Amino acid sequence: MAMLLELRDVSIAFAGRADRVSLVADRLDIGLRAGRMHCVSGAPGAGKTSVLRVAAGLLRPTAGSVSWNGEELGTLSEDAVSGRRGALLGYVDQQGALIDELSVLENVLLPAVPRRAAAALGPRAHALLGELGVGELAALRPAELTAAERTRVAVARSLLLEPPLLVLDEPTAGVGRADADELIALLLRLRDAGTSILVASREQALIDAADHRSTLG
Ligand SMILES: Nc1ncnc2c1ncn2[C@@H]1O[C@H](COP(=O)(O)OP(=O)(O)OP(=O)(O)O)[C@@H](O)[C@H]1O
Repeated sequence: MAMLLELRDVSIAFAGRADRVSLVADRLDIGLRAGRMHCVSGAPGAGKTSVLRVAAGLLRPTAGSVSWNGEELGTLSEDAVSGRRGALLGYVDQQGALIDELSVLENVLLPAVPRRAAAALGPRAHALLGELGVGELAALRPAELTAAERTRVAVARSLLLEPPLLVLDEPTAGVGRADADELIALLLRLRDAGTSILVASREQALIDAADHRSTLG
């Protein structure tokens, strides 16, 4: 069976200052099956976010290929990649990227808006917030939440449309020890329930908890 996500021989280079090229990933291979967690680690600036963006089809690699369910993204149009991305993955970026003007519940329902499914998915959004331990925060604004709570809300939002793959960029950054441990336990529960997880992190407990790992730099 094809891998849910596969990066093969992926290199990512950016044009740097003074005509220098910086290589942030060098012939990287990642293969992710259902119910597995892969952690990408590395020092600040090593290229973790860039690898996640390439895996999520948001950035084309300089060399190598990315496939989703055996389908190589390089053979698809941008529109086709966008369409498949919506069904394949939920992306939780570094700051959680919640919209301040909306309530927590409205933020969680955002992925349903283009599908005109927000009303129908209201009960699921409430249930997800409850499962993630932030059910009582539904009516608050993101600014009223702690960093760990914002991450939980962003995870709830990424799970709304039941994607098989969750991509998270440093979910425990800026979060205290106890909250970080709870977030890691939460990710392990999601993985054990069958969700595949690609996570960037420098948190040793999360690196250790992953089934597979890549270190950049
Ligand atoms: N679009 C871009 N154009 C040019 N350089 C970029 C671009 N995106 C990232 N970079 C550079 O690539 C390097 C890796 O950045 P990236 O954000 O992927 O690293 P990171 O490991 O996620 O960092 P952090 O731990 O600080 O979040 C950095 O030097 C960054 O400045």
